[in-house]
Amino acid sequence: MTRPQPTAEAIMRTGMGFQASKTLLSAVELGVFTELAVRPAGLVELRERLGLHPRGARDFLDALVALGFLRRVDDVYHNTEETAAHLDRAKPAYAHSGGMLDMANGRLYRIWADLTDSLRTGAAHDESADGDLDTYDALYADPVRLKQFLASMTGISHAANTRIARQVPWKDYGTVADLGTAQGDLVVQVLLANPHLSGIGFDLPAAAPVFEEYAAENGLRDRLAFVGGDFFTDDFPRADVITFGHVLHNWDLEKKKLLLRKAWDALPEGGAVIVYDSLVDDDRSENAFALLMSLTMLVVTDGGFGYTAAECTGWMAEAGFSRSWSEHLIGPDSIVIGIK
Ligand SMILES: C[S@@+](CC[C@H](N)C(=O)[O-])C[C@H]1O[C@@H](n2cnc3c(N)ncnc32)[C@H](O)[C@@H]1O
Repeated sequence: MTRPQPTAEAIMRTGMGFQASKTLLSAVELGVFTELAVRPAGLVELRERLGLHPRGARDFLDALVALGFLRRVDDVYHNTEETAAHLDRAKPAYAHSGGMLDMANGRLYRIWADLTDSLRTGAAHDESADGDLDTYDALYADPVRLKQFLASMTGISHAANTRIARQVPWKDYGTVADLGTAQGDLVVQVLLANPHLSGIGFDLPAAAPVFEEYAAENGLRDRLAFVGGDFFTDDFPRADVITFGHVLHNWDLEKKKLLLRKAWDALPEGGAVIVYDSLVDDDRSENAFALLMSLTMLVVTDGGFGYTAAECTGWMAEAGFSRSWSEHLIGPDSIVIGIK
């Protein structure tokens, strides 16, 4: 199928898209939407409440109006319905949208500036680039970045997690272990929707306090436990279902296959491995989000890359899974399920 070619205008819009992106990210960082949720305001009052210099304030706020993220009525700025719901730090949904944008602003935006170099050298430009620590140890060395990163994972995964909690036939299983669980939103949503299940979140030990706080907030302390460890060197916890959410894309081919083999070893006969990621479409031409996510893996990890459902079912077959298939979840995300 031939698709319409981008017009000259569309080429420029994408080429200059970083301006709109950074304007929105700075607005979240400065708390524009949080302040306007407290009280709509005119230019002078809002500028003072946000601590902005007069030179850029008006253009900044009016750019947000022109981009559709604010409304201005009789010289008073207001949130839109959507920005009020998702980008006000006092609202629960902030964790799912604003949290991701905080991480994009604090981390990915700068790392992506070195994309050209990563394309030439194959080397990442994340926190591990200047030292001996690996990506996660370097990222988690700072407690503020640790919490921001783990919470942002909830942001990027929450919609898919709530789908998985309903789409998979959980009634057939009693236990689930989520490997690389971060804050634990996948296993939390699965347990909330399926009261007969108990679960384990497995991640590097540094993630424990953030996971445990989230499990407690969701009233799941009695059915959900954290296990700290390294999934490459430690045994996997035993469970009927083992899940990997946005984990396989972080690693090179050998490590992806190792994780699937270890899942097979830890599962009982009939148990299931569930992998989910933004899967690249089989023709590698449609799912731009997934392909861009794969480039994010280039700039933030040592060997990670995105993959297609066909590649993943092939690795599952190699690991010993007797059958496997993929299902679309929501937006760019799909799951691949393998049965032992
Ligand atoms: C990209 S995040 C995905 C988080 C979550 N599953 C989701 O979908 O939002 C990858 C997770 O794997 C964890 N991780 C990385 N290396 C690990 C290791 N060697 N052992 C255990 N967990 C690890 C990280 O701490 C992080 O929480």
